[in-house]
Amino acid sequence: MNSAMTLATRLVADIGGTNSRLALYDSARDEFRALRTYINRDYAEFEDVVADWMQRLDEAPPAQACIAVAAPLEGDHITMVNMDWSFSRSGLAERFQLQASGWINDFESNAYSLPFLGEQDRKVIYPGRPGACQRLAVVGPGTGLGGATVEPVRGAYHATPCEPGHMGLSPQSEEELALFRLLLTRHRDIFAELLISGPGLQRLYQTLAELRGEQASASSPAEVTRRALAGEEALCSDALGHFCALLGSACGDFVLATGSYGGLYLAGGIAPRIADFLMQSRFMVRFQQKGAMDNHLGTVPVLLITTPQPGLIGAAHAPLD
Ligand SMILES: Nc1ncnc2c1ncn2[C@@H]1O[C@H](COP(=O)(O)OP(=O)(O)OP(=O)(O)O)[C@@H](O)[C@H]1O
Repeated sequence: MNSAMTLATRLVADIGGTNSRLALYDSARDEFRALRTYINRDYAEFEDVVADWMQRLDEAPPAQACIAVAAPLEGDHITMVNMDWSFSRSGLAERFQLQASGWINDFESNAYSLPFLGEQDRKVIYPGRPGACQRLAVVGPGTGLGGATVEPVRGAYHATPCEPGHMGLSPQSEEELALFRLLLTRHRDIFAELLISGPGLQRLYQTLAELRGEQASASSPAEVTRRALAGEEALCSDALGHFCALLGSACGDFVLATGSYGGLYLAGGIAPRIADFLMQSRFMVRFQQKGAMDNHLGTVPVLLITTPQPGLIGAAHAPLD
């Protein structure tokens, strides 16, 4: 081992579809240092990002790394979904002299962060009455709808990546039924992220406009949200209302299907931006409205992750290979 390297620190990275964030996690001090955010398209390869980060580091390079990546993790070779990057895990470890490394997907890293979030990192939407179950779930609408669970197993946390975005979705009101009927003329089936994601919010808004015979002039999900929060356009408020209601239903189903009665956390870029609206919406009603399981779901705490870098917190605490 290179004597200048240290095992007390770990490179933690979160590679998203647009940005990558890299930092040094110091386990002895429970502290993050040297946090840098990179715009992916400015670099030809992920290795160039790591090289730049290492070069700017003004202390001994870490001998360990945990990297969260929004891409399928099968085999040594990783190919990013919406961009030109591909790299080999072993090649990266060799080039940067990493003695141990861990690779997790972006929602696994969110899940690994949950037991370590402080009060300042999250907002309680519903306190619940937590019982003995220690399994926690995270669901996050963003470009898609990701999710994972985490639980203690023989003294260490273990996360399981899941695919809530591809769960089915069912309507619960007359207007939702009409929306679904219209959507089924264009889509083979209605799965959660078709409607519960950034593009999903836009789709809900446009379909609602069509259903009501109105003009849809908001051209992005962020604009739908902006107009809804400002109370500028009823169509936007109603689309966002449907979005929150459907998110509540999907989260309730996810908790039931995974047995994550210890708590449900909302992650991703959209939820913190609509926090107040979400709390006034039918989100919680729909989360708990599950027939014979109503009372049981009433015990499950629901929280919103507000810290901007849960992925790095998760990568700091995830086990290495
Ligand atoms: N204020 C907003 N309201 C609703 N949707 C938004 C808002 N801002 C961005 N979006 C949409 O959210 C989606 C991006 O989600 P998010 O910010 O969670 O990023 P991601 O691509 O999923 O993750 P990463 O940043 O790690 O690459 C896009 O579809 C975008 O149009």
